[in-house]
Amino acid sequence: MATTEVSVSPELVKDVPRSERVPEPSVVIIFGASGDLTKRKLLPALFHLEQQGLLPQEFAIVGVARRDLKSSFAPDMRDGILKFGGVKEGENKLDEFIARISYHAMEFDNDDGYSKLRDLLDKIDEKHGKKCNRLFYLAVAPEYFADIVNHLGAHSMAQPEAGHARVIIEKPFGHDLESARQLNDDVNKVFDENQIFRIDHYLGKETVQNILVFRFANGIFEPIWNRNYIDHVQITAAESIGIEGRGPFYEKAGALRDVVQNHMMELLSFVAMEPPVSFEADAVRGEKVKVWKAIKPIPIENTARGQYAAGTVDGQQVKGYREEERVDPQSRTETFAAVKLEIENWRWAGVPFYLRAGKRMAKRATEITIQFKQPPMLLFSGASGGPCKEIQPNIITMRIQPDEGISLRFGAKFPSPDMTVCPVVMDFKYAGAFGSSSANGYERLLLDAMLGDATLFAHRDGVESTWALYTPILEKWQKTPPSDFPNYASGSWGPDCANELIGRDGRKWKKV
Ligand SMILES: NC(=O)C1=CN([C@@H]2O[C@H](COP(=O)(O)OP(=O)(O)OC[C@H]3O[C@@H](n4cnc5c(N)ncnc54)[C@H](OP(=O)(O)O)[C@@H]3O)[C@@H](O)[C@H]2O)C=CC1
Ligand SMILES: O=C1O[C@H](COP(=O)(O)O)[C@@H](O)[C@H](O)[C@H]1O
Repeated sequence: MATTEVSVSPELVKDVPRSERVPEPSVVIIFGASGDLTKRKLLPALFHLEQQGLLPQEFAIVGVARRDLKSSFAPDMRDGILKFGGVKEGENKLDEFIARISYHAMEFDNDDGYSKLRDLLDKIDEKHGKKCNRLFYLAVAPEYFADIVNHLGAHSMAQPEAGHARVIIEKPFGHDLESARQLNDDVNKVFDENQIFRIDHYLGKETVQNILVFRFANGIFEPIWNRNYIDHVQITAAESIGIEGRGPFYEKAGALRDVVQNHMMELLSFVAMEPPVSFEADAVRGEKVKVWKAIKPIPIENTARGQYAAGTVDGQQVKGYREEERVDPQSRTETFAAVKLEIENWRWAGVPFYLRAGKRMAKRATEITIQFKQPPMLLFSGASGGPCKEIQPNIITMRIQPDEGISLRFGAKFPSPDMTVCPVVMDFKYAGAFGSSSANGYERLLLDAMLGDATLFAHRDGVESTWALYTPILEKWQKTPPSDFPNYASGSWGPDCANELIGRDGRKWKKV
């Protein structure tokens, strides 16, 4: 298929400052500081903010975890920034940034640990000569969320006399509707809703925010963004990686809880929501919740699940899920999930949304495809043939990652004496147009949380409404364990049942 790339003149974007939003003096306190997330994502993201001059002069990071890491913590984080942050040794500001890091060892249930943490934070304020805002980041297993929040409240760290206290809570936010409600109640007892930042890093991705820009800043797309023109929507979140040593976590989670209930529902809400009156947190979050609440209860036959067997991914032989470390050899946990959703509102009635997510798929690709209805083809009957077998519908594809961009497929006349229509593609690529885009959402979200901007964070209503949709499915899956697991080979596109799910409607998953 012929492709034309859409580009932006480099002069246009060369010296554009990325942002001028610098937070007030702040301390970021990371619980779970010796963990995977902190090293791979959080510290590199904070350093990128430092490099862009987006951190305040008075800024510090306090890592909190169980092990007594003493002086090895800061050097370890330095290694992480070099390894995972795409940063080179000797890069400007690196040592200055590392000097802002300190470490506090404690058990999460130890009162004395919290008293000492408060003393440490007071000392940091003294050093800076002012009360700094405090951002507590809970990068810990979900069972600790409520306990840590309680202790912060009991030790007067939720409401310091001056400066703001805010808390970022990692996903998964609960494991079903009831536990999400309970967690919301627990956290709301200590922090006000405007202090709580429930993070979903997909919302920090440039390409995800660009869905709103694409829809609402361009006059040509929004008028056709509805049931009159759109045939159906597909959202794919395919990962080539497996569970990466996170056996105990994944055994309890599975694909539906891990990515569908949160990341994929966020993507869906941006595709389907009505224009908000502004980009203020309440306006955006309110429109998202309306979409989720308009989704019809999902019948079990509109779902499919799978688990990967051994296979070949990127030329490497990999083991099956049941052979992974710390996974039950008889595990029934799904590593793939697909659903068909129907949004019962004026814009979307009758337009199915098909979602699929899986680990150990043929390649890593998160994409949204909007397939349009075809016009009457009377004029072209018998006109296709030649190099193009049949006339294809228009498709807009939003590539969330990798190779971030957006493409539009349309029909063009194939040069010949006949009226032959061939599909061609106009393609916008972030990398070509703007230089590389920051695909790691944590950078933007950490900055927003320090600024107190909750637009890109989940609200209490939001998490509860997505759990309300998926809890009945999880319960039914639990009651009827799959008899065919593992049912897809690593390196494939998932189980047959997912093809049957979309095939029943006479459609196919789009090749990504
Ligand atoms: N890793 C990832 O890519 C992603 C993770 N998340 C979420 O982020 C959170 C953290 O994940 P991850 O970093 O992978 O987890 P890890 O298991 O790698 O890290 C857990 C951290 O918690 C600390 N810890 C555990 N128990 C205690 C305790 N009783 N007292 C004090 N410290 C304790 C550990 O300290 P010590 O080492 O000293 O034992 C460690 O620092 C989870 O909620 C996860 O779902 C979300 C998206 C992606
Ligand atoms: O939250 C999670 O997300 C990652 C995928 O994130 P991405 O930014 O790499 O797309 C997923 O691998 C992990 O299982 C899940 O917990």
